[in-house]
Amino acid sequence: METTPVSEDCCVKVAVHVRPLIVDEKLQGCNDCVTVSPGKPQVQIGTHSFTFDHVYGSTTGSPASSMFDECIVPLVNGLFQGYNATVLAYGQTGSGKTYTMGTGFEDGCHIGITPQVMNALFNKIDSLKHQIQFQLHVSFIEILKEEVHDLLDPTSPNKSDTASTGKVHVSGKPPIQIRESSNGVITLAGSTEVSVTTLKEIEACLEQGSLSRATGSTNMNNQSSLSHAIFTITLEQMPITGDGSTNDVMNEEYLCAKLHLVDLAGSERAKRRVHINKGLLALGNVISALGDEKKRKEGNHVPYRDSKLTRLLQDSLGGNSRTVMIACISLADINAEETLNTLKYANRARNIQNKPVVNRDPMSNEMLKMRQQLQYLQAELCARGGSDEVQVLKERIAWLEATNEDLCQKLHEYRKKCNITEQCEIDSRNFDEETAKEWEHKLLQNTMDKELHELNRRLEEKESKMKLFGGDTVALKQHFGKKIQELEDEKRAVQQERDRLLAEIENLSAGSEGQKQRVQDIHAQKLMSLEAQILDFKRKQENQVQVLKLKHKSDEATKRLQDEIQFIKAQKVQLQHRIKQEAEQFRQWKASREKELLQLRKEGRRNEYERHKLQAINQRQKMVLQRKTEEAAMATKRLKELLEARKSSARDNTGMLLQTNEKALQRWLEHELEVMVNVHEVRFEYESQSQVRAAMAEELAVLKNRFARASSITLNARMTRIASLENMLSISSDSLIAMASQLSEAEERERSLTNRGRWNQLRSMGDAKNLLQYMFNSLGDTRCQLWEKDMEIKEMKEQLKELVSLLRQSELQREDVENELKLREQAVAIALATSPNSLEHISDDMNGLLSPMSVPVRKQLKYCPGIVNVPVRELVPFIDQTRKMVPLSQLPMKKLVAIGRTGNGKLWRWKRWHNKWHVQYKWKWQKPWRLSEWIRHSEENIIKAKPRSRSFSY
Ligand SMILES: Nc1ncnc2c1ncn2[C@@H]1O[C@H](COP(=O)(O)OP(=O)(O)OP(=O)(O)O)[C@@H](O)[C@H]1O
Repeated sequence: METTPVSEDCCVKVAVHVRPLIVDEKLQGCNDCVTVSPGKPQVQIGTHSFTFDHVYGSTTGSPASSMFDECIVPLVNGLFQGYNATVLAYGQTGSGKTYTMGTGFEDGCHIGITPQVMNALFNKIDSLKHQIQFQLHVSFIEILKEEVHDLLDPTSPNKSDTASTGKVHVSGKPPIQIRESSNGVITLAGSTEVSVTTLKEIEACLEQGSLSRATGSTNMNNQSSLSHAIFTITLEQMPITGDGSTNDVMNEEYLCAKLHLVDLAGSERAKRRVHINKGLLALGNVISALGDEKKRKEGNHVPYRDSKLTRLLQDSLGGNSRTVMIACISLADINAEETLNTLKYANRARNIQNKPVVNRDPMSNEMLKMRQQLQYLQAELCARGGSDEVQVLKERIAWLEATNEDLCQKLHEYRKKCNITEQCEIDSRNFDEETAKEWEHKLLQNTMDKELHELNRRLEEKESKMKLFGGDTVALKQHFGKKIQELEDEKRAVQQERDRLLAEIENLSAGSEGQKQRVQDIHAQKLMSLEAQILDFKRKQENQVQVLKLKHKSDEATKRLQDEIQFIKAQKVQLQHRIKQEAEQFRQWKASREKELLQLRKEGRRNEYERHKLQAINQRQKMVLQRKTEEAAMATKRLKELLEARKSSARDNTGMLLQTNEKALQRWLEHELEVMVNVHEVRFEYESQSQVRAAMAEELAVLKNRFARASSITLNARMTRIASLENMLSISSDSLIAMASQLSEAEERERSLTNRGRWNQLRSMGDAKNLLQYMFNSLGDTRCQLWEKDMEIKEMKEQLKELVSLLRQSELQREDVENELKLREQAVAIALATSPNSLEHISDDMNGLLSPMSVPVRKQLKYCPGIVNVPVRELVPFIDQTRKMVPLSQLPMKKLVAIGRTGNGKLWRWKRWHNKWHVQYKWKWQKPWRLSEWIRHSEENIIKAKPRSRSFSY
């Protein structure tokens, strides 16, 4: 098989895939550290700016969905023309390589490049199967620690076995050998090549391989980030002749092309992981070596590890294939350094020139070349036709995405505001509730008062009516009865008078006519007046009867009125009861509310205290962070200066190096060492800043977590803390990005020095010897200083040990003394309660126990700073000269009783501290003991003191 080079070399295409912040990073409060220029394949990080072939992801980059069409489809099409192709995913761990490549293919998930490639391949094969016969093979290998493993090894346990046993897969096969043929071609001996005819079969291979990789990774501590995975698809094609057979004899247009889909190991700081990741180092070397192609052409020597593995990877990158590198990066500021490194590598990879070749029979070369040219021209034509429209659409998308981002930002701010307002509402809700309750109570009381007032008014009205009606109704009745009776009597008397007169008139017949007539007239007159009287009486009587009837009616009305009055009175009682009840309820509510308020006020005070405390913490942390950031900035600035000084001195002239003298070489060495130390310092600052940042982010996540909102911290305090943390995170973020930038520069410089040779400027053996002597001297000095420091540290450790043991002893002793004191106090209390005379026995038991003199003297520290070890003279103001040290056992019992508790309720006790005895006082209710007096003691006191009844054990 011959290969035909295409007319032009083509560079490795580099597409950057920006991964959005994942949940974990959001929880950590990460910020974006990368910006993508809208509509341009440009990426900015810190002060660095890079241009690539494509940039996908982020809000302003091209949508990731177009990556396949723009970058991979041309490679797939190239396969059918016989061009090898390679797609590499490069980037730090977790930056999305597996996601992008889709080599983590599981459960039929079709995200990523590999599944899409498989789909596109089979679609194309389907459309061409009547003209061309195809054969497809796949292999899937993993490169780990310079060993190549076969992920499609048929002897490995199947998926269900692995899942059920959970055991580490140990393949029956040894790792695959990397071989170099006599013509220098690197091959893998014995990797499994599976022949596939359907989409399902190829998918199964990908799934099996991914599963083997994942299983190994789970069982062997996340190896996926340490290993490269290469999924290779080999496409063989042979045209079908008119009679339906393949053109075997002529082999005219037999083509064979390979597509390597490479998911590289995590790129982070390859140097540090050299022992585990030589493969990546090799790749790094390949990239830098090939990336320095121009320099190589200019005559600079570009050494790189010429291992077979390097060559294998080099074949993928700088060989005869069309190569697309997807450089995966994370937006998160915590990954700034690695992101910058990835971008630098990726930028360098763009310089790699490949020579894609078609693997086919030379006979058909010319014909196909022409066909290809035609196709190319056609494609060109098509592309030109649509390019304006595409450009317009792209611009529109960019504009829409920018607008969207703007709106998202506004929404975020609005939500923030809403959050604050919501909290204010909650605060005022309590107040509102209270006011509403009081208002409701007042309203109810008012209504009930009005009701009562109305009842009273009605009652009064009824009662006054009642008065009107009734007065004394019985008396009235009697009065009328009597009146009627009197009228009756009078009527009767008048009737009797009339009867008597009538009788007299009849009797008059015996008398003279004249006399009779006169008497008759008189009697007639009398009779008339009597008749008139009788009539009058009758009328009066009738009137009286009428009045009596009325009276009866009024009695009924009175009765009704009385009932009404009773009813109103009952209502009034009920209402009064209700008013009382309601007032009592309100009073109780008010009391509990006041209690609550008191509590709240207490809490408020606590909150206020907490707020102050938090403010202080915030302030302090901010200051610490500021100091740390300033230190970091200083170190970073210094590093920058050093690196720049070196660059300019290197640029200035190499001539100066030629005339190097001893002093210049020494200065150079000092500078190199300073750079090294400075890099170390910046890295140290970077790592400690990262830790601080992580801790702050964690706290922020906890504070923002809605489940934690019911915590003891108040809303305001939480908001303040969140704001402060966000502020500090942003400061920290900027500082990290600045440091990452310089570290990346330093690393690059270091790599270039390693490649070019650090010692190239030593021109003679004399130079070397001089420099070696200088180095020997300065190393000697440094070692001596180190030895001195070591001694100092040792001595300080000894002192610390002594202090710790003393502390332990004194704590034990304190406990012991306290226990004994307690026992004594109990005994004294019991004795006092039973009989005062029994105190004497107790006094005997107290011998020496509480005496400070009975405790052995502690060893005096050699170097012990502080007040305790100052000369006694200086302690005079503290010492009560009048107080004499008397062993407690020699004190009379009455005094002894008074010892523990003074008359005014003060308590006191002995306390041994730093080889001195002290008296401590406190009020009975006070928590801590206060040291208020220093008591002197001397060796003689100790000797004089009685032996202790029991010894302390330390
Ligand atoms: N473009 C993306 N959009 C959304 N999520 C992504 C994207 N890229 C990666 N992720 C998510 O980020 C996480 C890490 O991605 P992935 O495992 O692909 O990283 P990696 O670079 O392959 O890591 P490693 O080197 O450890 O294998 C995964 O949870 C993945 O789903």
